[in-house]
Order: sequence, then structure tokens, then C-alpha cells
Amino acid sequence: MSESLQTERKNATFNIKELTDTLNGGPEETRKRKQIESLVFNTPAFHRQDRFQLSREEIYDYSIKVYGELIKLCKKENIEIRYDNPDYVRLVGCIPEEIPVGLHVGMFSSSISDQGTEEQQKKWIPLARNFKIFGTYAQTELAHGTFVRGLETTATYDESKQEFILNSPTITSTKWWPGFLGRTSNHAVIAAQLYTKSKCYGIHMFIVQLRDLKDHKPLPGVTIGDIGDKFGFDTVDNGFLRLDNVHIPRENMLMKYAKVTPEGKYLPPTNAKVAYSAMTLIRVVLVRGSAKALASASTIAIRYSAVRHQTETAPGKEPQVLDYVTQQYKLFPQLATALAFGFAGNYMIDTFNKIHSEISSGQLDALSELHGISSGLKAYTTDTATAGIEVCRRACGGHGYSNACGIQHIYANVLPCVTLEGENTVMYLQAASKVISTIKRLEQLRRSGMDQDEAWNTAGIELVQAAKAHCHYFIVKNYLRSLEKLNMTPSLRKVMNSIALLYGNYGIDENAGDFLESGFMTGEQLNLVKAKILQLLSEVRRNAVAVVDAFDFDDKYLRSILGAYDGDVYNRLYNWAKSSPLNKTEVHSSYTEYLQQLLKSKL
Ligand SMILES: CC/C=C\C/C=C\C/C=C\C/C=C\CC/C=C/C(=O)SCCNC(=O)CCNC(=O)[C@H](O)C(C)(C)COP(=O)(O)OP(=O)(O)OC[C@H]1O[C@@H](n2cnc3c(N)ncnc32)[C@H](O)[C@@H]1OP(=O)(O)O
Ligand SMILES: Cc1cc2nc3c(=O)[nH]c(=O)nc-3n(C[C@H](O)[C@H](O)[C@H](O)COP(=O)(O)OP(=O)(O)OC[C@H]3O[C@@H](n4cnc5c(N)ncnc54)[C@H](O)[C@@H]3O)c2cc1C
Repeated sequence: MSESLQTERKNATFNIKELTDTLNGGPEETRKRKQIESLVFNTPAFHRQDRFQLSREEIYDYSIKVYGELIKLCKKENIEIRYDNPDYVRLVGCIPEEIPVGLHVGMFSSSISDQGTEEQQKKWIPLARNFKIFGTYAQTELAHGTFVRGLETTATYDESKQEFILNSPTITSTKWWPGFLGRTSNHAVIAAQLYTKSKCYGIHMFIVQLRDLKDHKPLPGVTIGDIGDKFGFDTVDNGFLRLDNVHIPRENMLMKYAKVTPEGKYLPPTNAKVAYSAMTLIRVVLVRGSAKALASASTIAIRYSAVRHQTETAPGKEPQVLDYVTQQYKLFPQLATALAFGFAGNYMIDTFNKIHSEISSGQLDALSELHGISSGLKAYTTDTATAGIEVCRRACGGHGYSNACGIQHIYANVLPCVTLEGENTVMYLQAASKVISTIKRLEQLRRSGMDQDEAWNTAGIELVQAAKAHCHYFIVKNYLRSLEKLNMTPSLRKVMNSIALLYGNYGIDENAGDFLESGFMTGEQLNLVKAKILQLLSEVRRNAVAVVDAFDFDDKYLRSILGAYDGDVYNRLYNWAKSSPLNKTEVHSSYTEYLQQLLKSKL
């Protein structure tokens, strides 16, 4: 155990277990979480040591093995695989890989349970829940992702056969990006333009079987594969799919809201956007995912910064890099942001569950509000977390560039989330419409003679800025309100208040221009904010390691040599390097192949 970390933990002014329990929702929740997590951490299949030295195909193969192990574990422990089962969420939450079950449960199954009729749910949910089929959610196409109404895949109703015929009419209509589509899934919920009696009724969802359940071969009319290597999400076979006159029964259209009768008559839903429910769920999940990712990166960087000593500030005195104010200014706001986003994630999950149950009983009034806030917070938290994770990685200096750091794997898993589930710019624009000052701007542009679309586009930059400000304001307010409601000992509350104040003041300092421009603050007041930040950094310094310890991330989850709990960085780093495949022979074969000839040549 690193002496520096031991000292940090001894100097803490609060009880670490109390903070862990507070963040988990109480000691019983902590006990349940640790009990569930031990199932994963005690199963070697979930922790390949050479995971980051595998080829793309080996990594995919490993992810499928993990998929199978997870399902076996859930069956053995009688843990129902549902996104609304807390034990399942705890279990899958401690597996750092993005694994196939995410799409199968989080989008394929949830689409059917949210938008399928009772009969459809009775047929498909048991098949999905018992993994008799593997599903994904195929909406995005080669040429359209954001513009859902512009998707080109068609589902044309043939009343003589009471079937829908699905087609990819153009190259641009090829489904492109859906996760675990390329090699894994044998079914998909497919978004397609619905045609009946030669009229188009827009995007609806259809269950389509893609592969034979006996030999997994693509069915007739189905062309399917992986879209190739990409940045991050390397466990995921994001795929492409073309459909050529694929026939499905009428009953495969998800018809809880919109319907097509056997005679081909279209019965519209009360709100067409209920078809988009699966996206909203994942956006809500991504808010809490962002918090956890940033908390993981903060844990690694802060522990390492407590272990790392660098540069003499006095003869013979080489301080911990965590003692440099610049290092504190890099890392402590990330720690504060991770906590703030965690409370925002809890709010989002609670709000989603409340509105989701209303929607399930047919009350759709709050659908638009849920869409607005989930879109805005998804964009804001994934943007901010991605940037913050990179700040943490850079704060680790040279070793931050080694895969032994562990932060780059977190980054590679989070970065796609600024695009998937709704490109962030477009998502901000779904919350901006609620911000008064922006609407005044839009009215001004309209009065100048612009039409709505032109005015909206012209005001786009301000709309996004307004949405970011709105989300930031919401997160600060929710953070402070959440702390007020929590029971904490005075010593813990003091620490948590300092961190919350740091988050608020840091946000003002980072956006000082807006506060000046809007007249909310003067230059002098902003200087007071900067002074307050320095004071708060000093207050947080003493407890920073103890706060990240309270996140209670197992070393097997963090997968970081720099951020391991015991801080034994240098021995581990050296042994990790020696185990690199490139070092398995004293002399690499490239010597005899190439270098030796060079040495002998007369060049
Ligand atoms: C940080 C994470 C940590 C670790 C990472 C580890 C793992 C990752 C974890 C999970 C990820 C796993 C799987 C994810 C896989 C990804 C899946 C996908 O990406 S699925 C595809 C996602 N695609 C989109 O999101 C498309 C984005 N576009 C849209 O949503 C809409 O088209 C848009 C909102 C842009 C509106 O389109 P537009 O054509 O402009 O207008 P339209 O007429 O369609 O709608 C306007 C009208 O409808 C309302 N509305 C729109 N969407 C919704 C909705 N979802 N719910 C409710 N209402 C909606 C909108 O407000 C407007 O209403 P008004 O007319 O203003 O009243
Ligand atoms: C790792 C990963 C996994 C994915 N998994 C799935 C999946 O499982 N299922 C699925 O269906 N899809 C999936 N997707 C696709 C994803 O949902 C889309 O990529 C995403 O919705 C963005 O759409 P796009 O790619 O068309 O981007 P575009 O919309 O083309 O974005 C390009 C640029 O145009 C801008 N832009 C676009 N429209 C507007 C507008 N109206 N106003 C202002 N600016 C605009 C954007 O801000 C962006 O800067 C995945 C994507 C990734 C990267």
C-alpha cells in the first residue's frame, strides 16, 4: 500500500463508509450492491487480463462470451434481466464493457414492452427475457440518423396476405450503426415508413427476424454484416442491414398505439412520438452513465496524483502533484461534476419511471417534457463528462498515455455517447425551445421577415447555448436540493457543501462571459468567485482521495494500474509492461527479418 495514500486516508475529516452509503441510498443499498458485484468480481470470465491486447475479432468473441456468462449468472442467481430490476442494473453496471445485452434489454425488449399490445408482449417478451432470441434496435440508416422522419426503409401492407413487406429501396436506406446487429442479433425492432392503401403514415416500429434460429444464417432477403473498425465500443458489432422484400405478419407491427387493421385501415396514435420511447430511456440511462464514467476517471487521476511526487519545491522536498493548485483546478471540479451528475441521474431515473408509468396507462401529457429534459441532460452530461475524462487523463502526465492508465477505455466508451441516442447539438435544441430569452430572439427574427425554419436555424447557436445554460442551471439546483434532503453528519455535510460550492463557482468562472454579458455579475463579483474557488480547492484537497474512495469502485471495474486502491503504481506498471506480448521474446523476429540485413548491408 502506498504510504501517500495511507496518509491521505488517515487525514480524511469524514467517514468514507457514510458517504458511500449516502451515494448508494443507504447502508442496505450498499450491502446489496456489493453482494451483487461480488458475483461478477468473483467470476474470472468477466476479467480477462489481456483484454486490451486482443484483436477486434477476439474482443468481439470475448464480449459474446461475457454476454453468455452474464445470462448464465442471472439465471443461476435468479436475477430477472430487466432494466427496471435494481439487482440487474447493479450487476450489469459493474461490467465495464458495452455488451450485447444492453441493446437487447434496453432497446429491443423495452420497445416491445412499451409499444407492443398485450398479445405482442405475451408472445415476444418471454422469448426475449429467456434469450430464445437476441434483438437490437435498428433505426439509423446510412444517410439518416437525426432526421427520423427522413428514414427511407419501407414497410408496405399487403392486405391480401395480411403481411408487411419490408424493403431498403436505396443504398442510403441501408440500416447502419445499430449495435450488435452485424453478427449477434437474430431479430430487430426496425423503424420504417409505414404504407397502407398506397398512403404513407410515417415512422413506425416492426419486429423483424433477421437470422435463422437453427444456424444463425441470414434469412432470405436479408443482407447483414459488421460496419468495420471504429473508435471505441470495440466489443460492439455495429452493423449494416439491407432488406429485400422481407415479409412479416401484420402482428409484427408494434400496435399498442398506432394500428393497421387486417383490412389495411390505419388507426393513428394519440401521440405519434410515443414511438420514440426507447430512445428516451437510453438518454436517461446515459445521464447516470456519464456521472459514473467521470467518477471513475476522477478516482484514477486523484489517486495517482496523490501517489505521484514531482519537482522540488524546496531542497529535498518533492510534493505530491495533488498539492499543486493547477492540478487541483483540473481534477476537483471533475470530482464535483461527477457528484452533481450522479444526483441529476437519480432525478432523471425517478422522473422517467414516474412519467413512464403514466405513459403506460395512456396519459401522454408529460411525454414532451420528458423528451425535452432527457434530451438536454443527455447532451450536457455526455459532452461535459467526455471533456472532463480527458482532463483527468492528461492530468496523469506520461503514464496517462499508457493503456495501464485505464482512463482511455472509459473515454472510448463514453465518447460515442455524444452522438448515439441523438447527436448532442440536436438534443440541446430539444430543451432550448423552453428558454424565454431564446424565444424572444426567435420572435425578433420572425418580425424581421424570416420564416420559422430560417429563424430557428439562424438562432441555432444561441439556442444551443441557451439549452446548455438551462441544463447547467438545472443540475446546480438539483445538486443543492438533493444535498439538502440527505441526512448527513456535520463532518460529511461540510465536505459535500464545499464540493457543491466548488461546482457552482467553477460553473460561473467557466462561463464568466455569459454572466457579464447578461449583467448578472460584475467583473468585481467574478473576481470574488475566483478567490472563492481557490479557497474551496484548498478545502477539498484534504478529503479528495477519501471522496473518490467513497465511490467504492472495485479495482476489477476500474482496470487501472495508476488508480488501483493500494497505489502500488510503479511495481505494477513495470510488471504490466514486461507482460506485454511485444516482450514475449528476448529479440523480436523483426530483427532477423529486417534489421540484421540493414546492419550487414553496404548502405
Ligand atoms: C456516458 C455513458 C457511459 C458509458 C457508456 C457505456 C455504454 C453506453 C450505454 C448505453 C448505450 C447502449 C446503446 C445505445 C445504442 C444507440 C442507439 C441509438 O443511437 S438509437 C437511434 C437514436 N437516434 C436518435 O436519437 C435520433 C435523433 N432524432 C430525434 O430524436 C428526432 O428526430 C428529433 C428529436 C430530432 C425531432 O425530429 P424532427 O424531424 O425535427 O421533428 P419530429 O416531427 O420528428 O418531432 C418534433 C416533435 O416531436 C417531439 N419529439 C421528438 N422526439 C421525441 C421523443 N423521443 N419523445 C417525445 N417527443 C419527441 C418534439 O419535441 C417535437 O414536439 P413539438 O412538435 O415541438 O411539440
Ligand atoms: C457507437 C454508436 C452506436 C450506435 N448505435 C445505434 C443503434 O443501436 N441503433 C440505431 O438506430 N442507431 C445507432 N447509432 C446511430 C446514432 O443514433 C446516430 O449516429 C445519431 O443519431 C446521429 O445521427 P447522424 O449520424 O445522422 O448524425 P447527423 O445528424 O448527420 O450529424 C452530423 C452533423 O449535423 C448536425 N445536425 C444534424 N441535424 C441538425 C439539425 N436539425 N440542426 C442542427 N444541426 C444538425 C449535427 O449536429 C452534427 O454536427 C449509433 C451510433 C454510434 C456512433
